[in-house]
Amino acid sequence: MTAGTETVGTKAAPDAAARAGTTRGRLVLQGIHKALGGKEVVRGIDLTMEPGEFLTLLGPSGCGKSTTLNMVAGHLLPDSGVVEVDGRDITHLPANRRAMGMVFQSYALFPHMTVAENIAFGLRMRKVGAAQRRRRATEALELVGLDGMGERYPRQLSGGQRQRTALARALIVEPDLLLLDEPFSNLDAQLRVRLREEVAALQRRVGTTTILVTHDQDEALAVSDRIAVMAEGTIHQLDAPETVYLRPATDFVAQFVGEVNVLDGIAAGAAAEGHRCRIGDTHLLTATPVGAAPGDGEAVRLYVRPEAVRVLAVSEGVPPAGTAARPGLPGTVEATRFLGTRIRCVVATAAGRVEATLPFGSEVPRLGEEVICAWQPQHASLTARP
Ligand SMILES: Nc1ncnc2c1ncn2[C@@H]1O[C@H](COP(=O)(O)OP(=O)(O)OP(=O)(O)O)[C@@H](O)[C@H]1O
Repeated sequence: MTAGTETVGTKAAPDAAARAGTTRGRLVLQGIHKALGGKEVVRGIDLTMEPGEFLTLLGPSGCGKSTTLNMVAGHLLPDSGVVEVDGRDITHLPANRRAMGMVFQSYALFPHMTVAENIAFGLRMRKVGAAQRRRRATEALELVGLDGMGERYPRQLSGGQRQRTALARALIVEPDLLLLDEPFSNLDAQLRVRLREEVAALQRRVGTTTILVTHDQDEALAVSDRIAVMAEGTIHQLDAPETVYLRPATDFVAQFVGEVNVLDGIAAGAAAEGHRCRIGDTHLLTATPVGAAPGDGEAVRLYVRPEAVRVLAVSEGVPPAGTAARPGLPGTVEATRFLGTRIRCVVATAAGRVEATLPFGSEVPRLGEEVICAWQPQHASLTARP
């Protein structure tokens, strides 16, 4: 997609601040641009985070996530734009004078220091006395589930324990913002899932405003209050995980966040439950517009996830009396595949193939059966066709 695309859903998560009674760490990024190696890699980022919010920058490698995070941290200076925390412009403030805690993929622990010394490092830099350092390091060790491991060295820890150490080191200074740059990428799949759940729970307990950078959709969906989906230096959509998943705003978001059915049609007016989209002469589908509602007759694109599609027997999909066009999309079952916990069903329709994922235990439609594909309007998004 292009630069200058209107970002959808820019309002902040309403309940994040209330969660832990947090009042610190309101971040505003305004018109941030940055070129590196002669190429503009961040192209106009606008973003507001409420105190206590957990926001994820999600996107493919090279889309500018880490560059954005590094401008928040103060490791990079934007070419233009403003970084503000709690109403204070910190754009030009050096990194060591910002109250940020950062965790990297590579742990970045000091190998010659014990775990407790690593954790207390930020306090030492701030000239906190030895007794208080020891007490707070012990508390931080407990916070991340490493009680009793303070005297070990990083080499004596597992990957997960090292990352917990890095997290404790970031949190001990009670930062305004916690910045996590792909912190789970070096861990094996099982541990990655466990640690991300722990980090999400810990964040909700301590309430530190947090930004996570990741290219992993599942991770973003699992832990975030909101997700900013990025591509080529811009934010394509900024919304709650459910909204990003069920109502993607652009082709890129739809394809990047999971499997999706893409159907092209013509806008046909608002309905009580959503907006109508006409496919051919006879089929009317309903979906929820993302951004401004399209004008009648405008070319539109509808996105619906396979999980949101229901496959109804024709008798179940009978239109209500008096309806001119039929709701739902009729078609013929072309393939069914048993996937263990789910069943995949492929239906050939006038608008192309529609894939549906049916829950385990569903009645499997027969090959060649005439069916109707339907969904709840709030589970499909309607956008202007690019
Ligand atoms: N110091 C640099 N000099 C030149 N180009 C750079 C520099 N650092 C990053 N880039 C380029 O800027 C673009 C954005 O990089 P960035 O690290 O922000 O992406 P990312 O989305 O975090 O990706 P990844 O997940 O791979 O780190 C990439 O094309 C990268 O090659």
